[in-house]
Amino acid sequence: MRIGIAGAGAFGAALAVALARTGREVTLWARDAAAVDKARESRRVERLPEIDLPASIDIVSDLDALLPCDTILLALPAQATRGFVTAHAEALAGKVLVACAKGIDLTRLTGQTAIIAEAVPSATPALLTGPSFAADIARGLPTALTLACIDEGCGAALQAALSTPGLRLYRTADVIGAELGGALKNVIAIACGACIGAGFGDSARAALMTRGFAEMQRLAASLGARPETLMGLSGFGDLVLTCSSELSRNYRYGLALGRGESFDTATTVEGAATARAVTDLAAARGLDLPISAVTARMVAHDLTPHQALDALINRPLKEESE
Ligand SMILES: NC(=O)C1=CN([C@@H]2O[C@H](COP(=O)(O)OP(=O)(O)OC[C@H]3O[C@@H](n4cnc5c(N)ncnc54)[C@H](O)[C@@H]3O)[C@@H](O)[C@H]2O)C=CC1
Ligand SMILES: O=C(CO)COP(=O)(O)O
Repeated sequence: MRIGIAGAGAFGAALAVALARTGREVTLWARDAAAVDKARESRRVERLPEIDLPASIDIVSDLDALLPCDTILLALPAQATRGFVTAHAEALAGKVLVACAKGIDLTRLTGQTAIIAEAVPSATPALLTGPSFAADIARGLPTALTLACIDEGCGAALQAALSTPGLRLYRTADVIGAELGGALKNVIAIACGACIGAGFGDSARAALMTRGFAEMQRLAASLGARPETLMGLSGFGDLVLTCSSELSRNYRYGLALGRGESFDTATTVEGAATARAVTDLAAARGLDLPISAVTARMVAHDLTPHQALDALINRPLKEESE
């Protein structure tokens, strides 16, 4: 089975490397023909600069070259997925489309698999998520991720097709829970970065991670996720990684906010748009998600980190379980 990957950024390239190294046939598609020519020659991509791409990876810019693959991983930024699957809906009909992005679509306020299902109803949507930095996967460091698919037979086939000796995939049918964990942890990671950047300390970060996790659980439960999914790799696991490592772009963006520094706008920071989406979802569902709310306002430069802290710490006292 040849595996297609749409998006030759850090994650798409890293997955291509991991799969190709274990003998899988891989086609890696990117939209920019000049960048593809360069990558074919140098066997490197800009977003994963220190990793050599095995010669067996077919790097292409023509979408037709991706279409012989029945399974295509979508490794695009979350807000780009809808445009991509809508523009290519006919070509993608009947495929297994594995979303790899971690974000809530701002226009639809849904996760990636709902976006796929709406645009390409005949496709089988699935999701690959969990704690992993692209560079770790590309280097073959041990990683455990979640493969989510409502169709359990297809989920099991994908789990086998995408696992490697270094990349261990666990399976779930709770797609909603898995995608919310991956999307919402990015919002909390921005908050944690801002906390450390502003000098509020590690104790405050631990409080933000814990209360932020409570917000993730609250929103996920209201959208029909299973509680245990949030406790797994895609939720708690990825929250821990992203809120504690400077390898995370969401965390580094938060650090910059906390320090009052600028941040490269070309960097993919999924939590920024997702913070807005979470605020809209919370308003629509009458949910109180204060950390996500102040994070959205910090991202919009509507609150400073000190104002955000004041807003959080001066809330009325309450039971921890509420
Ligand atoms: N980098 C990482 O460590 C991990 C990333 N992810 C997720 O994977 C997704 C992609 O992230 P990265 O690859 O890291 O981002 P990236 O910024 O490295 O790469 C994104 C790629 O998508 C391309 N792109 C953007 N808009 C496009 C469009 N409309 N059509 C076609 N191509 C488009 C860009 O040119 C770029 O090559 C994100 O949702 C991220 O959360 C998940 C796990 C790990
Ligand atoms: O999702 C990731 C780790 O699991 C990557 O995090 P960033 O997008 O914050 O770099």
